[in-house]
Amino acid sequence: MAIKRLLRYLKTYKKRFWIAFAALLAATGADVVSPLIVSTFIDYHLVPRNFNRESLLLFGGGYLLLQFISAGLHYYQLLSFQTIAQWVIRQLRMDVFGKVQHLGLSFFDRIPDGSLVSRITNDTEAVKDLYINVLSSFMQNMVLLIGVFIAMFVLDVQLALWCLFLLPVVFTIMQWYRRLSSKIYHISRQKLSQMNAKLNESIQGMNMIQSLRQEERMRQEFGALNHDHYRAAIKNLKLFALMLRPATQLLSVITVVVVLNFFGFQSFTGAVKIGVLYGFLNLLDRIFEPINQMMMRLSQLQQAIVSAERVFELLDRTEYAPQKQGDGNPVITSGRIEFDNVSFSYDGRHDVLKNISFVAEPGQTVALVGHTGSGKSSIINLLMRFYPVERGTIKIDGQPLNSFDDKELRAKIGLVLQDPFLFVGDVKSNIRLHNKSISDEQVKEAAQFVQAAPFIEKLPGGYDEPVGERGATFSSGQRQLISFARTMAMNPKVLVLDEATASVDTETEEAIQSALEKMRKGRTTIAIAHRLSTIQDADLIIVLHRGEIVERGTHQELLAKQGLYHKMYLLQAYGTAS
Ligand SMILES: Nc1ncnc2c1ncn2[C@@H]1O[C@H](COP(=O)(O)OP(=O)(O)OP(=O)(O)O)[C@@H](O)[C@H]1O
Repeated sequence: MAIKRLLRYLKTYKKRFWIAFAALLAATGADVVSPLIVSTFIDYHLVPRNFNRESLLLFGGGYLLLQFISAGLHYYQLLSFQTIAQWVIRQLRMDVFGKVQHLGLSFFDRIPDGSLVSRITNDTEAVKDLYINVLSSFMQNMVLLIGVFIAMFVLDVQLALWCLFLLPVVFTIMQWYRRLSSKIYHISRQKLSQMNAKLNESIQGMNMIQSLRQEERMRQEFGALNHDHYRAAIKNLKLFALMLRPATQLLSVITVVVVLNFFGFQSFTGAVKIGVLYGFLNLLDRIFEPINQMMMRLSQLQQAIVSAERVFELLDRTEYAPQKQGDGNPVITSGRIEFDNVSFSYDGRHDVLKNISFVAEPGQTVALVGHTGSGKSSIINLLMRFYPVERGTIKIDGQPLNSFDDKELRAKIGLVLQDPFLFVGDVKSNIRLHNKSISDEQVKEAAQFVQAAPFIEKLPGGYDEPVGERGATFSSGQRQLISFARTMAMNPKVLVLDEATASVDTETEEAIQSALEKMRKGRTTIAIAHRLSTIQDADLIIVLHRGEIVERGTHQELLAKQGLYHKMYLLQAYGTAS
């Protein structure tokens, strides 16, 4: 259960928690004793008009001292519970973030970014309320309730027994509310999550949204989600307003009537001390205060539980990125790559790769070509171990892909994507990736090697020029060059390239092409080629069609075959296939 699991997070802070709890008990004790002091004062001093100086001082001073102690203890317990709550949430967020980083790409294919963000931020925030407002408030009020009942028994046993009937009634109302509101909160959280996903989609694709004039449609879709969220909130508000406040109000009225009748009856049969009456009415008031407080917090409790369920659901996901298997620690030394009869499906139903077999000898360049959707990126996804290889084998230097340590694999295989990802920071940190073993000199050498240095040095900040989110202030050609430099700084054994299709000016294009040529030298390269002109010197060209290898050979061999490659080549070179 979510609540049990949430409470388990408190274990680490056990000591502080129990000290805070003890402070809470003591403070509540002081609160409860106060009316007893006043009641005694009324019955034994005020009514019999017995005012001697000592007793006045004793009662007055004692009462004041008690109030001071209570205030100090309340401050301490409040601060402690809030601090513990912040600690727990910090831990929970780190757990969720850490978990998300280890999940495989197959997980991210299915869950929208915005809804993930919503779980890590909004849902953990709602869980925080549980510790800050709900838990401490429930404990405080339960203790107060017990304290008040004890004080009532001290004053009048019979009447206190009468008042006990309140408890089952109150807990039944709470249970009803929880059951009814849980469903509504689930809807509300889900809508919030979808709103975040929509927001994220809108921001990411703002240029396309504006250029395709999709603003109105996006606005409507967001509006519909927003409205559903609002409706869920109103529904819950109605439930809350109907069940909780009026219910306790009614109970309170009934109880006061019962108590006054009781005292009326008592006054016929015997003497009722006026102080006891004062004390009892005061305590009754105090019973409803904690009950009301708990009722008010109930909706927060429910929200926290629903949010916790969503957070734990994420923590329990098992679609991990494929991990190393076996005990050996093979190293990539020459970079021979072998695909043997590999088939693959993303959804377990449709094969997007069928019986793929090829070998890239050390230092060779193998180019993958084919129409869109033919499976080129999927081959790279498997080689990068982003998805598990379930049928067939992929070997590097004769060792199965899954026998390599993640660190070895990532250090020796350099991936350059069509749309390179730049991190927030500066140019230097984007090349070095915070790897301290790469010196400033090496950063510059890498930039010079890929011919990125001339443009970087022209930037106002040079290598320290700031990079904003996704490198939006750099052109696509510049981003490519920086990402090349990053790959070269790693000095990988194997290069995996997804050739850029973005059109850049001729000068940058030349810089990119000659950089790529230099990078490929002495390294095994698997390259997705969209422009056939760039891979004519490849050692092996693999032509894919609907997930199958339909042709293979060098540029000249394939042209001579007059097959699919020949057609594609003519189409690109002369704009006609015949
Ligand atoms: N993450 C994914 N989840 C499910 N199906 C996918 C995923 N990525 C690709 N596919 C499907 O797999 C098939 C092969 O896609 P792939 O991206 O490998 O093609 P490609 O040859 O690289 O295409 P392009 O040249 O357009 O990049 C396509 O039918 C595509 O719809």
